[in-house]
Amino acid sequence: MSENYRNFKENGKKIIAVCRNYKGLVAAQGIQNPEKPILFMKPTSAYISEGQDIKIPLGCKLLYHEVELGVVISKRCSNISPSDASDYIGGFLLALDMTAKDFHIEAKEKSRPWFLCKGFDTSCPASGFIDKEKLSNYSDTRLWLKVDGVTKQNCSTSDMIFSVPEIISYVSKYFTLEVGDVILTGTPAGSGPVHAGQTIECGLADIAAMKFAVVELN
Ligand SMILES: O=C([O-])CC(=O)C(=O)O
Ligand SMILES: [Mg+2]
Repeated sequence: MSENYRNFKENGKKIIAVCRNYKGLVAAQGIQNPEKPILFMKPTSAYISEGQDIKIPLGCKLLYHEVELGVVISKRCSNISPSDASDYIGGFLLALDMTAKDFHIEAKEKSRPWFLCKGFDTSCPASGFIDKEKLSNYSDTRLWLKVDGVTKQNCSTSDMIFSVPEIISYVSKYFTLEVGDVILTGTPAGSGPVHAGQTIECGLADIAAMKFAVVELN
């Protein structure tokens, strides 16, 4: 009962994601570091687990992979300080923030919300729960991703602009965080296209790894 957060895919109410949170990514795009975390949300219906496929959403012609470290919230909280944030971390997960890039580009050009391009069914492939004791060095751990065996993303979480405690604190000033909620901490450089028939494999140091096939909708 008290450890409901371990089953975050069933019990969590929201997935809050940070974007442009890696120095290398921001530099590669020639843009300034954001002065505060940039947030968006994915519905929990976006979760899939290993064994399920990533389905290209209706009408999408350009699907992008983004490997990310996720944080699972263990206790309801709001307005907490960065120094208290670790008390509310239940554990971690490895996740993909799948993005319909063509929809994303259009949304940005037309100043429209990101809900569709980031929140469609299967847009959040996620590992199982990772105990926080297993990932005590979460602020300097390797995140990697391969498409059909070719490395596309490979970076340390030490390259984050806003740290995990800073992100939790910032988010909690605007949203009450609940048991099992997940915060995705942004993707490092190297996000790129994937096509139907390809396989995405990703991992978090030697602690977690997962594999997903990309398929057409039907
Ligand atoms: O897709 C994007 O442009 C932003 C994003 O989610 C990230 O940086 O993780
Ligand atoms: Mg992302």
